[in-house]
Amino acid sequence: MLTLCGFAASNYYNKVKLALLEKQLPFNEELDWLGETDMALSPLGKVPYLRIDDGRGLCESAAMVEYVETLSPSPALLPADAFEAAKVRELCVYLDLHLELVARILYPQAFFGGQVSDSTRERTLAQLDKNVAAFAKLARFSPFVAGDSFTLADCCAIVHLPLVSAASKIVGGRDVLADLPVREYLARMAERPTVQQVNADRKTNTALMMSRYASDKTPA
Ligand SMILES: N[C@@H](CCC(=O)N[C@@H](CS)C(=O)NCC(=O)O)C(=O)O
Repeated sequence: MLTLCGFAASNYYNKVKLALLEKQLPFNEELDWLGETDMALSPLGKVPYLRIDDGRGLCESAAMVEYVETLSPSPALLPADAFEAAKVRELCVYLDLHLELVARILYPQAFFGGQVSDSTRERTLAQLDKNVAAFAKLARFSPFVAGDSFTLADCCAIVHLPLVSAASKIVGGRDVLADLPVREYLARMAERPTVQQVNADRKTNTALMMSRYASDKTPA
């Protein structure tokens, strides 16, 4: 049995959880906060990671969802055609690397009470504008992000796009995704039971994370 390790407030955790739920594979969840992770399985201390069996494990969400995809043929989260599958992977890289990882620079101020400098804010928003314009040339939203079927790219888009929107809005005063049909897309995706489960668990875990964070900051 697979065990998904990490915490459900994490977008990367939820990317993998969504793939597991969509594939209808049985799995356990192990709550590991940052600083409590198994460094043998995730040497950078990041979440999520998968505990497989015999002490084996796997980190990096992109490798994890590829592994999950190989475990069961149906429903396929990658097209059978090699080129179309590569196009889905291309979108995943855009979402993980060119949107989420750039927006992440704004998270300390957007979500955790920190501050980013004016120059960092402006540089990050400019990079996001450039990357969103490029992403817009690849994304379909018709009705799924890569086209007519649910794929691994939706597992990335559903968990990352809300954070990119929120971070740019909170820190920069404008949603860098406002010109794309992201709200309609996310509303459509939220009709799926798997997405509803991920979102419900995310809300519960985020509340728990915030209460831990608040009590950590309370002077003794
Ligand atoms: N490239 C990693 C990114 C995972 C990631 O950044 N996870 C965050 C939580 S959402 C984390 O572990 N942050 C702590 C850290 O970077 O040390 C993946 O795709 O799994």
